[in-house]
Amino acid sequence: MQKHSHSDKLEQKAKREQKTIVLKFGTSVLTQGSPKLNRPHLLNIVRQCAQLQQLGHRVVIVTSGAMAAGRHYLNHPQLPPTIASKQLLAAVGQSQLIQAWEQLFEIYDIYIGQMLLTRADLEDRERFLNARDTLNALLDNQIIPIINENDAVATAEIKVGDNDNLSALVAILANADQLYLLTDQQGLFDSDPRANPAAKLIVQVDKITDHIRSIAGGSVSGLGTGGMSTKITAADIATRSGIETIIAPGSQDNVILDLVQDKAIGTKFKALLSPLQSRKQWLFAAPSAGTLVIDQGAESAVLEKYRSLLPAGIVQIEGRFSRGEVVRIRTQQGKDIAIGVACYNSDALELIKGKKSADIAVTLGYEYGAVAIHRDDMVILSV
Ligand SMILES: Nc1ncnc2c1ncn2[C@@H]1O[C@H](COP(=O)(O)OP(=O)(O)O)[C@@H](O)[C@H]1O
Ligand SMILES: N[C@@H](CCC(=O)OP(=O)(O)O)C(=O)O
Repeated sequence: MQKHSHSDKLEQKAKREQKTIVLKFGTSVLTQGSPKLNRPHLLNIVRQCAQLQQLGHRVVIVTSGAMAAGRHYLNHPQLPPTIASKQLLAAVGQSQLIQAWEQLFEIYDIYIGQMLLTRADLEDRERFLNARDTLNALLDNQIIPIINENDAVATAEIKVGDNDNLSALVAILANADQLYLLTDQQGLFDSDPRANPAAKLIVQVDKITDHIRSIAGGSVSGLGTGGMSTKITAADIATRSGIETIIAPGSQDNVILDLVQDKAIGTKFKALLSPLQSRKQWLFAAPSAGTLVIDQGAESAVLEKYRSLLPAGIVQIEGRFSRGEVVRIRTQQGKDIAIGVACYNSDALELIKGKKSADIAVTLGYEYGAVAIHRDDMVILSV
């Protein structure tokens, strides 16, 4: 249906050289099984992340541990077993947690940026784009995003609920190549190794079957949320989006540096399709909410140079749509050449069409960046 263009190949090549990696650290790793954050181990992780950045990779951290840190900081208070108590611990602990990351990254002259997300931020298309813009702005400036669920305010309805699933959604947000779920076990075993010392490590999972789901149990340490079971759901979400996922031992020496060199550690879940295929699948499945008619210059920028579509090249807007909805890109001869996600709603595009990107902010009084449709959110239709 769609052609595999030269630009697709260029994009894939660039991706291989510079990976975007989401690293998820469970409470079990960050505390090393103790009741408090283990700063020497955090430093170990930070050293490896600094090295990944030196190698040109884009690093995103999803960190658990806020509740454990809060409980320790408040000296293990007796609290009623309510959601409000957990939120209290998270509110206190998150500040402890982020301070620890900040101080340790400072040793390597690396800035960090905190992002606290909920399911609502990731499911709504507009909020998704806003969160993605922030994440990309941090990464473009070599600032490491440190992400956790916004436990202090999130209610059950809008929560992801566990950081394994959160990290899979973050990996999609970051358009990541790989997701590492770092935990207190070597990987996924054929039964819980805490209960069965003879359990065997599964080195690779090509497809997540009901059998795989059935061998993944919960967390018994009292530290983690979800155990292996949520890691399997996370791997399922990520691999369906073209993101290879590895469950690996977060306390093993140099584990992160070894994983990035593709050493065989832990349990690898192969991506079911390429990120590009996944994006195409998603865009083709989404209903089209409108059409942008573009001029000749924009047509050649989109088709031949695989550039983003700028407002300057838009001559007409058809339909009413919100930021984040999928629209068609049409030539003045009436030919649909691409589809993509609109960065601005139709009313805003009506005002900025034909204008230079530098004029967006003055025209609208705000801006969501220079482009009308980003190339990462666009697929070319076969012509
Ligand atoms: N099949 C399995 N293989 C490995 N670990 C398992 C399995 N089933 C259950 N587990 C449990 O999952 C735990 C890891 O999950 P969890 O405690 O939530 O850690 P984290 O804080 O890293 O998310 C392990 O300590 C282990 O007891
Ligand atoms: N958001 C929570 C962690 C939730 C969670 O999934 O924990 P874990 O299973 O240790 O990764 C916190 O910061 O305490």
